[in-house]
Amino acid sequence: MPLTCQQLLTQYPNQWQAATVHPFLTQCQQGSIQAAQFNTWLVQDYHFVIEFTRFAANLIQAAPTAHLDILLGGIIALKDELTWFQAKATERQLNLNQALQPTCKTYCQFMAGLTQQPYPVKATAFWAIELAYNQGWQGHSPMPAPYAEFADRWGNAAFTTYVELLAQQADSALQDTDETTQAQAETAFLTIARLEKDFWQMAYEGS
Ligand SMILES: Cc1ncc(CO)c(N)n1
Repeated sequence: MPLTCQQLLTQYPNQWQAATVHPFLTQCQQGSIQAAQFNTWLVQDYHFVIEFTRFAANLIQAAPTAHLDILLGGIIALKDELTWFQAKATERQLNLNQALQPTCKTYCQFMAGLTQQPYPVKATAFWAIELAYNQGWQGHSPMPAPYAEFADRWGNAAFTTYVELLAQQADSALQDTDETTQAQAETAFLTIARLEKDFWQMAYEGS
C-alpha cells in the first residue's frame, strides 16, 4: 500500500499537533502576544518564504505536466505574499535585513537539501509546510486586529482547498514509489513537524 498524506497525519498526531498548536498562536488569538515576539516571527518568516519560493521553483522543475497548474497558482500566491510581508514590515517599521536566527537557518537549509530528493518527497514536504500554516492559523481563528489578516492569509478556505490539492498531487506522486522513497517522505514530514514547532518557539528566543 502506498503512503498517503492522510496516513502521515494519522500516524503522527502528537508531532503534528506540536507543529500547529503553540502559545505563539494562542497569544495572537488572545491579543496578548508581545510586539517584539510577533515582529521576530514576521521578519524571520519573510526570509523563510524567500527560501520556500526557491523550493517551489525546484518542485516545479521536477513536476509532471499535470501538476503544473496548481503549483503555478502557488507561485502567484507567493509573489503576493512576499510583497505583503514587505508592506507589513514597513507598517511596523521593521528592518527586514536582519540575520537569520539559527532555527530559520536550519529550516532553510533543510529546504535547500530537499532539492536533492525525488519528486514524491519534495511534493510531500511542500504539502506539509503549507498545511502546517493552514491548520496552525485556522485552528487559532478568529484573531483580533492586527493579527486577523495574518490568520486569514493562511487560514482562509481557498488556501485550505489549495492544500488539499497539494495533498492529492503528493499522493499521486507517492503512488508508484518504492519503500525507500516513502521512508524519505515520512522522514521529511517528521522533520517539518519538528521545525514548525521550533519556528514558533523562535519568536521567544531573539529580537
Ligand atoms: C515557518 C513557515 N512554515 C510554513 C509557511 C507557509 O508558507 C510559512 N510561511 N512559514
